[in-house]
Amino acid sequence: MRAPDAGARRAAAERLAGLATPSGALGRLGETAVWVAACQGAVPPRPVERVRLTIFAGDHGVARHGVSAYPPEVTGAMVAVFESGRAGVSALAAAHDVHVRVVDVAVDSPAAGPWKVRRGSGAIHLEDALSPAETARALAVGEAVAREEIAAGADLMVSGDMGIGNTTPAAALVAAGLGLPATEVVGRGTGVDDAGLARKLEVLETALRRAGDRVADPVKTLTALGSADLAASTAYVLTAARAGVPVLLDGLMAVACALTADRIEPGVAAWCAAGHRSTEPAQSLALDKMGLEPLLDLGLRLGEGSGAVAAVPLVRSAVALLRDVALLAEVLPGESGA
Ligand SMILES: O=C(O)c1ccc[n+]([C@@H]2O[C@H](COP(=O)([O-])O)[C@@H](O)[C@H]2O)c1
Ligand SMILES: Cc1cc2nc[nH]c2cc1C
Repeated sequence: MRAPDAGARRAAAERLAGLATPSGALGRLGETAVWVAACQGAVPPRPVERVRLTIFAGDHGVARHGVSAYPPEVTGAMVAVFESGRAGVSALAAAHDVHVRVVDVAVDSPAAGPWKVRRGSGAIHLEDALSPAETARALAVGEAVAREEIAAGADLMVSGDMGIGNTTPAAALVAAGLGLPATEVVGRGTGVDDAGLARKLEVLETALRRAGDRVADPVKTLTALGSADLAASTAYVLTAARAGVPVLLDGLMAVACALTADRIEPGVAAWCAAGHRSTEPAQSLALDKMGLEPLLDLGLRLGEGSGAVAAVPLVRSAVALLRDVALLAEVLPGESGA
């Protein structure tokens, strides 16, 4: 994995230090602008115009086992809402000029489609999520979708998710990637009560036990503990990073997949920024491991890519600052900064 451009990073940091602002005054916005410049290999960075979100949708066998506050039928219903442009993320995307696309990888509906791998993924405490061949197909789907987004000219890519029950396999991916027990990664997802949380913990513990030492291998982890939509999302971020297109991460599912992609090919994390902090503990743990600090912390737990899309104006603001602010040396000749 090629790293973002170190020379551009240095030059961008130098330009940031020379702006007509007190040293360090732009805080995280300054750091974000430097990250964009390094990813683009351009100083000042180009405006981040074309932001493209892909929502990977799929159902999860565990959703029939009391781990979610909502029934699995919501997944397919929400796919239709994304298509009608009236979901939570649709409103944010419209406000911030983000292109949205939804890909049905594994919704449990008879709807066929070019990206459908199967109808729902396996209940991970009872069986593998996928066969190895399905994992390979799902990875190929994520790669193909990402290639289309890159060909469409994406300056910044975002992955979103829709799938009742998906916080259980996503937490399992984080447990596997970080070598943590279920107790540390489990969260309330859509808002399960204490009984639901206890069931979810049991499902996670059983699933991790069932996967055994396969957790040491990221692709085998996707087969045993993931799902078709999470595998596709993993390949999407991996493909973006390989192509040198920066990725803005959303909540638990996007981050669990980025972590898995970084395990498949170390160095993916350098192409990622964190849009927001989810309420899910596993998301924060995975972000820490990847060395990423979220731009927003709003208590969001919607998914769909919403937290990342909400952070897009901050990325654009960061780039505008590094592009458009005068240098202190221009306004105060002889002054090179502190
Ligand atoms: O993005 C997050 O961190 C996040 C946290 C909690 C819930 N969600 C969304 O809620 C659904 C999964 O929650 P659950 O309780 O059914 O596992 C799925 O459609 C996600 O997009 C998303
Ligand atoms: C209504 C609804 C919308 C969602 N969007 C992402 N996850 C979701 C879960 C539910 C239940």
